Amino acid sequence: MPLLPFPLPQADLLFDPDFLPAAEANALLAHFIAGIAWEQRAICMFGRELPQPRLTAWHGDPAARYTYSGLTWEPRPWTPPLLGLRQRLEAATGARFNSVLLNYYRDGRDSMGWHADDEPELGPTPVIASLSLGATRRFRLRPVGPRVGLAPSSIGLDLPNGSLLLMRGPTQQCWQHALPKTARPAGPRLNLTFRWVAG
Ligand SMILES: O=C(O)CCC(=O)C(=O)O
Ligand SMILES: [Fe+2]
Repeated sequence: MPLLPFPLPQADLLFDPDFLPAAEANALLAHFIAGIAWEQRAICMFGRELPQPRLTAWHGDPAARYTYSGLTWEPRPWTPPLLGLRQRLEAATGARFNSVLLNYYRDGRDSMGWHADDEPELGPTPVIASLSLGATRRFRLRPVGPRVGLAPSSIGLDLPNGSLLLMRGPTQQCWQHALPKTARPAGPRLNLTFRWVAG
């Protein structure tokens, strides 16, 4: 399927529920779970150091140093499968990417809290290509700032195996997103966000 617009005001979202065929997505899931040097980083919250509720890894060009939640990341080098995905995402989106953040949600207890990918090194209108592998989890978006009238507090979008969500334009300025925990049984899921980080 092609990337199609996902209607959301003051955002620029494109979605393809099956960017990768299921067999290829499954093979990449197994490859990355076994082959990536996963880390559980600490995050500073309310003045305390807590382990992040997921595993992470950062790969990219040497210049793509990145500060995220107060942590600086030195990229690990590209691997052939990551380079192959980068090339296909660049061809599909017309954007360029010099790095990728990998998140590994081991089960439904792993999660990511509300945030926008608005770090200065991403620039004012970043293009972020978010590829999901493995278990379907619900991604949520909520507007930054006060809620208008009866507008829902957040909207949900299920991200299945092999799906691609492209976030562009004002999305990071006007919306936050999260990957909440779920009480339903959930198998492992990986999310790869390809980004351009200014050196
Ligand atoms: O896991 C996801 O779908 C979202 C990941 C995310 O928001 C991020 O890496 O910044
Ligand atoms: Fe994000």
